[in-house]
Amino acid sequence: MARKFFVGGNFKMNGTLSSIKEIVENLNKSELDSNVEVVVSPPSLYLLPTREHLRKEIEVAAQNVFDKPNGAFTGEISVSQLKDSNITWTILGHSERRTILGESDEVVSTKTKYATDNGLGVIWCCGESLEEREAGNTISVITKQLDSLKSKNPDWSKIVIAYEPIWAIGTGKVATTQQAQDVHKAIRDWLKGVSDKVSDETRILYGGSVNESNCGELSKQPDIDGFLVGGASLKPAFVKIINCHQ
Ligand SMILES: O=C[C@H](O)COP(=O)(O)O
Repeated sequence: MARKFFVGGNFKMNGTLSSIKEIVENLNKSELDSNVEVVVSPPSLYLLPTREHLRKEIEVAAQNVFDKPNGAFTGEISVSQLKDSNITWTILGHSERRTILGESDEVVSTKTKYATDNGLGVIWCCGESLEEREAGNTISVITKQLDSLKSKNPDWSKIVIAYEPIWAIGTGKVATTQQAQDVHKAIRDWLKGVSDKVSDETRILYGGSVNESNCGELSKQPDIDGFLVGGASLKPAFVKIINCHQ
């Protein structure tokens, strides 16, 4: 089956009301490939204004969500609060939350299970460090992350996987098309262990220094179904990445 190409824009902790308004205006006026599913993820403070002003066919994602319905969890945001603002996706397990904020595989997997069970789409991130790659441990690291997720039996139909080699994030050092395809193929093969349907239907995104120059070649790879874009999603060239498939 043909998997719909998917492009996510992760603004991370960047932007102001005026700069994000500019991004929204640029996306609203641009011609976008209707065969591409687009999701943008501003900082939490700007989720609602982004949702209210952005063209409806582009969905909005949080960059994190908690795994309890409500309560005394200072600083956290719940699935129901996101859905209350028509936020339909969240990013989970981003390497910056795993390494800087100490989110374990268990925490990420529990959050993903809770979010998908409660109707939120999840862009679930995985990836290895440069040391792990140089030690030849890339696949074992990602397999461990995937095994943790599988142990929670999430709703795979609500999950998009983002493979983001940590050494390529924000460095300008994009993975080669072969490096990316090799890992995506390994993830696709691992997904067969869940079911053929999950393997066939789950989109696997590449993230890590994607820009308008390298997205075309990467998008031609059989197991690369889209991108999770950081820095370049803050720039007008983000539209070229969305349309790179054309
Ligand atoms: O979530 C996005 C990834 O961390 C990639 O970020 P980047 O495009 O700035 O390298």
